[in-house]
Amino acid sequence: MEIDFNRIAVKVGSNVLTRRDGTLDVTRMSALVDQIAELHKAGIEIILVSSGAVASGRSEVRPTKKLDSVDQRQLFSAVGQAKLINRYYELFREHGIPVGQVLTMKENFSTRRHYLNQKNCMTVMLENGVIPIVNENDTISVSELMFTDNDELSGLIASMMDAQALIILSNIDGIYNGSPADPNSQVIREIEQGKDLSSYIQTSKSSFGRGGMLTKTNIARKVADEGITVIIANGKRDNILVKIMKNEELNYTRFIPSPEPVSSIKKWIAHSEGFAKGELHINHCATELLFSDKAVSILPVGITDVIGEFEKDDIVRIIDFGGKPIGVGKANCDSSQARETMGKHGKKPVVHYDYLYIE
Ligand SMILES: Nc1ncnc2c1ncn2[C@@H]1O[C@H](COP(=O)(O)OP(=O)(O)O)[C@@H](O)[C@H]1O
Ligand SMILES: N[C@@H](CCC(=O)OP(=O)(O)O)C(=O)O
Repeated sequence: MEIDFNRIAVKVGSNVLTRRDGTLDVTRMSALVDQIAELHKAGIEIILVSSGAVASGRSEVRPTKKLDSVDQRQLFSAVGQAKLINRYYELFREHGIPVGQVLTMKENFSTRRHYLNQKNCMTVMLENGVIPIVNENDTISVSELMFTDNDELSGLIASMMDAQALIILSNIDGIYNGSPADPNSQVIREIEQGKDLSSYIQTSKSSFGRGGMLTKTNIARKVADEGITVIIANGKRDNILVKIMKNEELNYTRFIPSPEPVSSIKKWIAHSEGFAKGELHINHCATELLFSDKAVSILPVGITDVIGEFEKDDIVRIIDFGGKPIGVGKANCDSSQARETMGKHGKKPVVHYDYLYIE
């Protein structure tokens, strides 16, 4: 087998794992497990991010009264996750491979400490030959606490675990340069950095999916910018994972990764925008410097405004002179100290370069 990667994250979408009637497609699961087992035996460390809890629970219970969408999700995921992980456990056991369940939620990525605890948990699993099977803890993460979908979660996991590749399996061959229903549309095979795909993506999503192709694309770009190869491929195609790893000629979309590796802490910061407690507005000169090749920190002299209340080490959003968010960073002081020194020369950085991620 031609292997370029030692560690990969594989995300399996709800639609890959469920039949049209919403029941769990055990034949498909089994085929995917066989492929993952083959890669595992070839020495590749794999983290599996699997959807399917809600979809597989839906067919198991008949609610006695009409439930709202939150109750439905909680009920179906509680029942469905047990069924899902049980199936995986049995299927991997046939290959002699132990698996472990990791249920997580957005909040668990918000502090560096929680982040590192999770990372440690999965690292120790991989070191012991255990395949982590990750899903969102749908029973308690509701509304604004939720990930957009498991694509977002898989991006965070791939980044956190320093995976070399993230393979997102959906029910479609890749990103088409038009409507996937149009016979003239073709799968875009490679996507370079900075390419705008918005005109290609339809807002439709598959029947059991949550986010759609737009979130998949946004996450894929962000992760690829961190130096991780991202592939969007069809999980319903035979032996797809093994074929991708063998570099076989296939229809799928590959996001070309940035050649410059991003440090572990910067990766965490890059995905932390949603937890930002405040904003640092910077002037024209500071904006230009941030986009130059130089490694620059955010100094008080370049700051024109400090919005919100934050503590030292909180995440803050960086806003350019035109009001556009351009990145995120970890604050080196609290908001009142930042206000005190704002506009002054010769003061310590408010965000040090090592803790700054510019998009
Ligand atoms: N340009 C495009 N290329 C491919 N798929 C697209 C495009 N625009 C919209 N889609 C839709 O995105 C869907 C996949 O996203 P999603 O429903 O979130 O899947 P999953 O559940 O696997 O995460 C496809 O089934 C397709 O209907
Ligand atoms: N955590 C949910 C996943 C929902 C979801 O986002 O699915 P997907 O559209 O496949 O990324 C479940 O297991 O049902």
